[in-house]
Amino acid sequence: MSKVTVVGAGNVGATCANVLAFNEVADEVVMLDVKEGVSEGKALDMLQTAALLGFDSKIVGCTNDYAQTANSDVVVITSGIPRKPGMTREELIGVNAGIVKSVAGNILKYSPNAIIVVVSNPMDTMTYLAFKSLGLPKNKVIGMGGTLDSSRFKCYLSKALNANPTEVEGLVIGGHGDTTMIPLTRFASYKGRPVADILDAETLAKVVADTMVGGATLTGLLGTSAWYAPGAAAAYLVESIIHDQKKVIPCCVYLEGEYGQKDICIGVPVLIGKNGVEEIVDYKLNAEEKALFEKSAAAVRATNDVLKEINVL
Ligand SMILES: NC(=O)C1=CN([C@@H]2O[C@H](COP(=O)(O)OP(=O)(O)OC[C@H]3O[C@@H](n4cnc5c(N)ncnc54)[C@H](O)[C@@H]3O)[C@@H](O)[C@H]2O)C=CC1
Ligand SMILES: O=C([O-])CC(=O)C(=O)O
Repeated sequence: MSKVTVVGAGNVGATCANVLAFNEVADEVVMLDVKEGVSEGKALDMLQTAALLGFDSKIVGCTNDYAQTANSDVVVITSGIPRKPGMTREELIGVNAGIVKSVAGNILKYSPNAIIVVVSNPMDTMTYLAFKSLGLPKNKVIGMGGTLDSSRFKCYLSKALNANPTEVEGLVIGGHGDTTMIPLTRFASYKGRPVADILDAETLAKVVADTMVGGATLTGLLGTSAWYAPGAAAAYLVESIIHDQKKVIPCCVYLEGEYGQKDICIGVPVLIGKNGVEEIVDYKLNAEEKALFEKSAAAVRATNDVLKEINVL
């Protein structure tokens, strides 16, 4: 019996739960929210698609009742406010830090063995907060950002190449911020060919720029931040854990010297399996990529410092 809880049944959480159930990733999917009746309603609505779509995962919704989340294998934290057009993710820290810290503590009481996937923004800092405040081993706390950013990178690459996104490889490391993301163009390929051999430098630079502000672009269009790709990206990560797929996925994890960084959670390529973080994969970065990574880490650290200023860490 596998069980996944999604905390926050808003746009991202409900989409994630829906993808998990539809793909039968877990036997049971629990959604928990503070808004009375919302999780219950969304769970029932999703269950009423089962006969149409043909899945048999159990879906449960509850209002702040952590007992229902007991013994989850994986818990996805999406609770917190999203940004509005013109805002950065970092501006959400004041509200979301308190929410993430209290939710993570409640989760641990009922699911002491769970692997925690943090989605709430600013995600790198919320992952660091969850890791530091829960005291779990570092393989058990994973931030979801690079998974989504890499999918957006592949989307923009596929548009430039006029190709199918599933035939494009590409990964984004670094922080999950408008200026901290690092789409690794040198490692991106289409049908095994480096994309730099196919696209001109100007086109590739635009793909990188569009990827970095991918979330901001959608926030401008939607009036709130995106949810289809974020929810699917979180579910993709959960699937690699639950089904022990051992996919290499860019994720935000605690580093102790890897990629030249210590005491920080930031995006790097990670082998994800039933134990959560099973290996931090060492892509050999060149000098330019290393410099970008250092700059990105410095920016994430500056946001982490705010946790102390606001007394949540
Ligand atoms: N890491 C990533 O790649 C992404 C992160 N996000 C972030 O995910 C978060 C959620 O975004 P949306 O789903 O669009 O927001 P939303 O507003 O649609 O949903 C958030 C939900 O959290 C609930 N909530 C608030 N406090 C709670 C608590 N203490 N316990 C349980 N539930 C609580 C709210 O009632 C609401 O239903 C935001 O912080 C957003 O910035 C969004 C997209 C991608
Ligand atoms: O843009 C945002 O604020 C939400 C998010 O992290 C994303 O969609 O990448």
